[in-house]
Amino acid sequence: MKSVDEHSNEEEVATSKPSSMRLDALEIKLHQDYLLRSTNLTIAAGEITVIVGASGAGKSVLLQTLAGLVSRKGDAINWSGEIAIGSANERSRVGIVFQQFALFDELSPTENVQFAIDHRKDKSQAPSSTAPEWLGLLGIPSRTHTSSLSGGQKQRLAIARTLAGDPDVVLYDEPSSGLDAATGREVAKLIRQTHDRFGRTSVIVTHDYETMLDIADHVLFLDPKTQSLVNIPRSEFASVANRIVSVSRSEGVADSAFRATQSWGNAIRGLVDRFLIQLGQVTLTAVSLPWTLRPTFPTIRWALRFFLHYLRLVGGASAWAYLIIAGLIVGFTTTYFTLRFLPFRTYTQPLLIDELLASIGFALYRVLVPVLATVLIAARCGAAVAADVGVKRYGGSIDAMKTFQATPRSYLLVPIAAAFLVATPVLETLAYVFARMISAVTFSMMHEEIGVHFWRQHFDRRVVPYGGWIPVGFGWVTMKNLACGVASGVIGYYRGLSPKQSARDVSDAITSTVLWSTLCVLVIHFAVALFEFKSID
Ligand SMILES: Nc1ncnc2c1ncn2[C@@H]1O[C@H](COP(=O)(O)OP(=O)(O)OP(=O)(O)O)[C@@H](O)[C@H]1O
Repeated sequence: MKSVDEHSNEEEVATSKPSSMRLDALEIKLHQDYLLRSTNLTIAAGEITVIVGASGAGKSVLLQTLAGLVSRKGDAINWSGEIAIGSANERSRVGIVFQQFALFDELSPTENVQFAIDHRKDKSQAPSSTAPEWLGLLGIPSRTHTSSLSGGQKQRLAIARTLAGDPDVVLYDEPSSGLDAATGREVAKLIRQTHDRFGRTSVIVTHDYETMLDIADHVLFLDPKTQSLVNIPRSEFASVANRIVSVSRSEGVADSAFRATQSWGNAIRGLVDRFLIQLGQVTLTAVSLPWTLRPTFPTIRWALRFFLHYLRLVGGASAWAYLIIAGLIVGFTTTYFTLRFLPFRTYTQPLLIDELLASIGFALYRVLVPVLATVLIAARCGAAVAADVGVKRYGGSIDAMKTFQATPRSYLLVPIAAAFLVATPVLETLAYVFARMISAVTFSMMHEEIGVHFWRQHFDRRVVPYGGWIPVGFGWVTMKNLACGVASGVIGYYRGLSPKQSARDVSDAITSTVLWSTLCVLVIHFAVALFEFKSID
């Protein structure tokens, strides 16, 4: 396939008729401050509109609102009015090339584009190009890992991925930010070339007006004084530089919001509110899980891809090492210290040893290993999930998924819950197998004269009586494992998914996941124990 540069000299090969974007009474507020007052305008179909404005004017918020990524009533930002694309009865799609690219790092460059192709707007139509063709077209290496691509290559991949999703409108967020002047001009040229080749409606927000004005068909100035989008005619493009003055946004709002959190009463109320909201979210998720679990993946391949990613994260090699060591510690300590510190050992041991072994076997199987294993899984695996989802949230990949109509619940929460459902019982069983093994070894070393056969006969007596196969209480143990695993996954997911403004927010999400998920696991064990052991003599 020819590169975009070669195509630029040929006739246009736009695949479908471009759509305009209409803003009706669009109004955006940051707390009580207007970023944009009631705005009615149409963004021209098939042309490049550049929205310029000073740093802090609200360009990125506007772009995210146009992309459908901002809820109407958010904590800080809310908006009203309508954003319409094309004719009213058409299904429309907005693609966005994010400032930080928001690529899916765990996928290869080819898979990044394949994801977009598989989630393209109209799946009844054959895709215009294959993933390798897209990479060839934009000059992106296919064998380099996505996270190892250069800044320019990531930018190209982000553009290829957005276009491969077949959007009606392509939004570019500060495409030249962080690039030197020459590379910025190259990016601008690339946008113009891909725009001419694919004929979409393009909107670029930037404060780098010098680079982007060259490729603009229209320029809108986001005026922070009037909070409106002012159309700048071509003859006045040169005046843009004079209009851009840095915005110092209403400190009053930020300050009062900040001060509000400083009084103890408000801080405690805020904490309780947050706790209740999170509790509500977790409960709602648990109740709606069967509905969420319905398959929404376009192909089984993506369901498997995400499931395997989380299965590796939750049940990977380091988790095995953790659980094996935990099993060895708890198996050894319960066996050795119970027998070693028996009061009047010489007299009592011959009388009690068989009962003691049965109790150790029972306690390890029904309580000690399940509690220890699920607490460790909650801490290690919950934290791993919170980190994974948190980085996706902070890096913008979750927003990128949403632009392909891939909802985080289906693509992250379901695979996470499934991974915990599979991995928790396996890891807990692993810990139990090693606890059991070390108990046998410890007993044999302490009582060579009695032998391991005696140990086996009594250790399993309360767990698998009468030589049966299924342990008594298997249902309870499995239920506790599954409940603790899913709760840890859900907590990790929600903590990771909460808004992230900085890397510190990601680390806070990891810490709070460890706290909440271990606490939740202990509560589950306590609550289940009230019923589980009611009828045991
Ligand atoms: N999620 C958010 N929560 C609270 N405030 C926000 C949020 N996102 C943006 N803001 C605030 O909204 C204002 C506009 O931010 P925005 O990022 O849109 O500016 P911008 O014009 O894109 O600036 P720049 O060119 O520097 O990126 C800023 O004061 C910013 O602090």
